[in-house]
Amino acid sequence: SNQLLGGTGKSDHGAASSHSTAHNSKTEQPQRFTFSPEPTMEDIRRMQAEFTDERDWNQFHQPRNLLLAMVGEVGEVSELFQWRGEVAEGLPGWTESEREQLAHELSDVMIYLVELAEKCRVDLPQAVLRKMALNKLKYPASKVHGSAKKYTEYKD
Ligand SMILES: Nc1ccn([C@H]2C[C@H](O)[C@@H](COP(=O)(O)OP(=O)(O)OP(=O)(O)O)O2)c(=O)n1
Repeated sequence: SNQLLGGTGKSDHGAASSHSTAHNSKTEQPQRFTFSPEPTMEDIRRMQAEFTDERDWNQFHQPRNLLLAMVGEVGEVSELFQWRGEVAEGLPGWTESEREQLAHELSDVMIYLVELAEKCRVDLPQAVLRKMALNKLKYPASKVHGSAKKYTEYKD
């Protein structure tokens, strides 16, 4: 678990402060990475709703269109990884410009996902909690530790 690693007490919100050293020089442990607490999913929903309202774009933002837009943005994320071979955690060797492009494309996916959930009346943060509870039931840590088999392959 990521939370057990590091131990510097410092967190990395992905800002430029961690540019050249993705590892602590003494321990070679991966540096702890966490998100900023804000904006929340509800903040993102509200900001995108304002963006859409101000442009009179709700007429285009039906669920199906938002889904297609989101999948298109997933494709743009894929383009950044295409033909590179395997990419290690932390994206060693990627330029700042490539990292910023990735941040943009992942954000586009997130923005459309949040608006899609809103337009489908899915309370996304609560739905994530419910789904993660189900995942824990389906994949008890004691049973599946270190194995990536799908749940249908376990015969306790
Ligand atoms: N009808 C639209 C068009 C755009 N956006 C917002 C949500 C996305 O965050 C971003 C998507 O903009 P683009 O369609 O211009 O896509 P890109 O920013 O990826 O540009 P490009 O396709 O040129 O890479 O803008 C939106 O909400 N509704």
